[in-house]
Amino acid sequence: MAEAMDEDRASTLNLHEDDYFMAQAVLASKISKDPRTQVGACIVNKDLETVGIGWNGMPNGCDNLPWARETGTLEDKHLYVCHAELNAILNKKSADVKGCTMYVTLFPCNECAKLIIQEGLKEVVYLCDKYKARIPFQASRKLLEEAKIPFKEFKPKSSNTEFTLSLEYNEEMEE
Ligand SMILES: O=c1ccn([C@H]2C[C@H](O)[C@@H](COP(=O)(O)O)O2)c(=O)[nH]1
Repeated sequence: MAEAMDEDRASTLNLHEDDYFMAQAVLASKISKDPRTQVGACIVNKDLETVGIGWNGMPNGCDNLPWARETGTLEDKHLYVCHAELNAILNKKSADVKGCTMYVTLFPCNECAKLIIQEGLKEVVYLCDKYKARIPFQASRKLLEEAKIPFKEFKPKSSNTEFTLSLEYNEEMEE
């Protein structure tokens, strides 16, 4: 039997496609071992097929690195962690991700924006923008604008309560 397409699955679940793909990103975020900020990303091609999924995690085989936030020390997770966007791109099942849309639970940082641009993605849909005041995230906006890659905040379109609940996302602000 032929595998059902993502579009058919979304319709079976009575979900708008945007909701379906953001739900995949949210689900992926839940796999992350980051105790503070779990991020998920889902890459979708023009035929509405998922071609890549990723979450923030330590590099393969590096299971003993710290999850602490100790800026300026070797104990700081930010030195080691692979971002969800990078992992989604590296996990792609297609030859490339040109012309695809990225659904991501956290607005991408500047390093991820550069990747998104260089990989030829066409749009970014994000759920949470809790770091928008930070310089790397402002730089990211500048990069995406300069590259003419539209980004939009996700707004659920389905009236499916289970789905809306599944969108609960860690919005803890920086201390
Ligand atoms: O674009 C991004 C930005 C950040 N992440 C990951 C990297 C870290 O694991 C967390 C952020 O941790 P904080 O403690 O909130 O600083 O998010 C990402 O995957 N993509």
